Amino acid sequence: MAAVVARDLCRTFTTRQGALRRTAKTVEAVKGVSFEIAPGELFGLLGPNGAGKTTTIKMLITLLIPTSGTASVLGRDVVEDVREVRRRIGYVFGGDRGLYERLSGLDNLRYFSELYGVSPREQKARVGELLELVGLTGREGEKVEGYSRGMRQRLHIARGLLHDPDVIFLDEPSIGIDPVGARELRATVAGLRERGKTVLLTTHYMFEADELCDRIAVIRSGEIVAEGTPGALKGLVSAGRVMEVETYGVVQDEVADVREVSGVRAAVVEERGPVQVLVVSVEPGAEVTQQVLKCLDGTRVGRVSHREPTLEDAYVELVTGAHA
Ligand SMILES: Nc1ncnc2c1ncn2[C@@H]1O[C@H](COP(=O)(O)OP(=O)(O)OP(=O)(O)O)[C@@H](O)[C@H]1O
Repeated sequence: MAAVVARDLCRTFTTRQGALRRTAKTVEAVKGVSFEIAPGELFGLLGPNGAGKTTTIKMLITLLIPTSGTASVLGRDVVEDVREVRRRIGYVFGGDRGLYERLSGLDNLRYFSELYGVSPREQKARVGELLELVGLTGREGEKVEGYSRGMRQRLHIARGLLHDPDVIFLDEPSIGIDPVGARELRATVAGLRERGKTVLLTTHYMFEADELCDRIAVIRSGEIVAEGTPGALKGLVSAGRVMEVETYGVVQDEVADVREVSGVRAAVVEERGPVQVLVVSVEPGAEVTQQVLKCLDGTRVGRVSHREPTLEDAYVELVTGAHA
């Protein structure tokens, strides 16, 4: 039996706009999302801002009722069997709110253990084990106000695991965390899988998904546009090449022109320190260098290079529509 099943999940929000003449606006946040996660699998939901990742997770953890479609966790329906689903899942949202700043990490975990009904007999061992898992052993006596963002986030993960859930939902856990903190966090997430937990992770960061996930679904505008192992997703673009052009002050019109060049599958601008790098995905065998540079006629251009595609390139192509 799959640990998590989503079938044609849809969720629509209606909001009111305008101060005087209030008009209703409907947003289709999730439009028919389906996937299955096997027990013990680490599944990534990858997508840009506003793609519908959080809305999907909220339906799976019983915080939002789907407009249509069904979902189950460990065989329990998320609408019919709310109590049972909640008992068996843990979830952690990105950001560092929700902890008691004036208390130590240890006291936070003790407090939440009481709240979650962890029996006093089990509490000590469980808390100790979780501190170990999230790499906070030795720091547990310090007040949370002195913790870095990464440490807070790891403490959040420990909090989400206090009741020993089988399935864990992590919504952008590494948001706002520096690279060192993010690496420690990834080690913690990898540790969850080693313990046999089923994990659904959402992230914007491709390398994070690449490193951690067994399978990834890429979500765009409320729909899944691709699903597979990181390797398979890379395979979608691996037949092509990637051209990178350093530019200084490239404008959106020029990028739009580049996208129109025959043989170009996608083009995006990445800020890398003082330079902007125009990253162009090119179809196999296409020769586009001259044409692309022609589009950048009015812009100062630096080094031009070519490289193999990465998962990030696959992702950019998927979310900008080249494979839609
Ligand atoms: N309560 C709400 N009321 C109205 N619109 C909403 C609500 N929650 C989400 N939305 C809209 O639904 C869409 C999907 O949002 P969601 O938060 O699920 O995306 P996301 O992929 O998690 O994005 P992010 O990476 O920014 O967290 C967005 O357009 C968002 O504005």
